[in-house]
Amino acid sequence: MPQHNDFDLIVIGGGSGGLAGAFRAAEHGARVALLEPAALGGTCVNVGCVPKKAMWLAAEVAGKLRQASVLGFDAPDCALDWSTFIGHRQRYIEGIHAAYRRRLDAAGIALMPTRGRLLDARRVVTDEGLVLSASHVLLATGGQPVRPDIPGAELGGVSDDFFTWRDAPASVAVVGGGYIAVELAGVLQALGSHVTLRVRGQRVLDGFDDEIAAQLVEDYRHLGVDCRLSTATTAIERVDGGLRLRDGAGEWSEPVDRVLFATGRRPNLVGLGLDAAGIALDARGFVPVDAHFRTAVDGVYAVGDITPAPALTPVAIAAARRLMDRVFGGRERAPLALDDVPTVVFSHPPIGRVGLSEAQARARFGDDVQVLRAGFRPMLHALAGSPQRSLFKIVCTGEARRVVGLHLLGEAADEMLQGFAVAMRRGLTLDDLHDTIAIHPTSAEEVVLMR
Ligand SMILES: Cc1cc2nc3c(=O)[nH]c(=O)nc-3n(C[C@H](O)[C@H](O)[C@H](O)COP(=O)(O)OP(=O)(O)OC[C@H]3O[C@@H](n4cnc5c(N)ncnc54)[C@H](O)[C@@H]3O)c2cc1C
Ligand SMILES: NC(=O)c1ccc[n+]([C@@H]2O[C@H](COP(=O)([O-])OP(=O)(O)OC[C@H]3O[C@@H](n4cnc5c(N)ncnc54)[C@H](O)[C@@H]3O)[C@@H](O)[C@H]2O)c1
Repeated sequence: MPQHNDFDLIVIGGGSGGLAGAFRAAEHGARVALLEPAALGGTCVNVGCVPKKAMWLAAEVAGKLRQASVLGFDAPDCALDWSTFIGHRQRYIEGIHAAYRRRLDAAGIALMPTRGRLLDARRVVTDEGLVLSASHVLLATGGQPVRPDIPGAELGGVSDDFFTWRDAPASVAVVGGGYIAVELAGVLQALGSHVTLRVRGQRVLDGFDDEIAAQLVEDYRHLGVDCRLSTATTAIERVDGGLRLRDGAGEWSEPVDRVLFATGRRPNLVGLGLDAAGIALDARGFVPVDAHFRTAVDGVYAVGDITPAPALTPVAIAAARRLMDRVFGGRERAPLALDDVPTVVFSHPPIGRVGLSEAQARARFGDDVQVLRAGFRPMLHALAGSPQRSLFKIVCTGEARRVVGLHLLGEAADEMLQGFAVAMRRGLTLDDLHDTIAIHPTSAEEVVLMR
């Protein structure tokens, strides 16, 4: 087999984590090979954060247009021309691809459009049979959506399919209750579909604050989403008029035009040669790593959605950069703090969350927990007579009333959260918030005015 031994680092996977690791290692002078058989940017750029956010923005515009006519604007009832919008969306994504290619060239990183498989801890073979060797290997192969194992599952699509859709179906059943289910249900409803959200459990967004999750369901119902909680989906079949879904009690739904599964994701590890390198998976099927994202095998590292860390792009990027600073930059950096990762659900309205939910705080600190909440109608919704409500919550603990959780459901929560997340990392207390002068009239002022 042909051999190529000129690299310090081989990166397998050119998504969020792999690209960040390759660029940072090259900045430190490492000779880097990056293997990516598909589009640069991985899930986030091609079938995740970026096209999702574009659709969310379109949905926000649709919501504003609806409010505009209520408020007295001569705004006609206009539907989105998906082809035009998708043209803009994909052009934006192509711009990101081009920027990555330019940066890879400039950094002298060898991009190989192929899959990689570990032969051992130092050698990787490509689909074409070229063997590469390096003293370090970074695994960053991400994940893919899973369909549940039920009869008729092949009749439904997954999030990757959603990004190929060219119109809004008249009716759609979204199965799942996590980030993707909630986000895509909101987008489709705003863009004109009649959406049924079928959630197996009693609530949406496990791990988020209970009251915030309940308020979102209420807001979604006002928008017209038919939220069915405690509704398992056990089969799908094609009938006259579309697809129907069976629940746990054996009842069939009314037919819908399309079904979208948002029932979780699984790491891309098949055919990666982990056995050959001596890497075993954990009980949930992830690659186990230590606090510095080192696997059990010296010189082999893993970041992103193949690890148990939160499956978020900034987490994959931060992990990869820190790792490369240690390995090639000689910089001893503290482990990545994964307790207070800020995150936003791009629902309508969005949810921002950093730190512990009320239930998590009570489980950790017992009675020593204080909760403040503000429920209100944002001004634009009040003016337009819309019943949509915002809910903000602060969770604090201890004599100093340190803020350990901040939960924002409402307009602009997505843009509000980042600054508060910085303050929380610096030990924000309730007194700090109360000492800060409010910005009036905004929704954000509710955070410093909460008593
Ligand atoms: C619909 C959706 C919306 C999302 N929205 C957000 C959001 O708003 N904010 C957020 O922070 N996160 C979001 N995420 C999560 C985010 O996209 C992921 O956490 C992130 O992309 C993970 O990065 P990664 O580097 O682990 O993997 P990926 O970005 O998935 O990249 C992995 C790459 O590895 C390649 N690959 C696989 N096997 C091989 C192999 N054997 N050899 C070579 N290459 C290989 C793949 O082709 C892929 O390009 C979203 C995800 C989805 C699905
Ligand atoms: N805004 C963001 O940052 C963002 C957006 C999308 C995704 N993500 C990341 O991607 C990850 C994956 O998202 P996801 O929504 O696919 O997964 P998830 O784990 O968040 O949610 C999966 C949902 O599917 C349900 N489910 C699983 N099997 C089912 C079945 N057989 N029938 C019915 N329901 C079933 C689960 O109960 C859960 O509600 C997220 O956890 C998140 O880390 C982030």
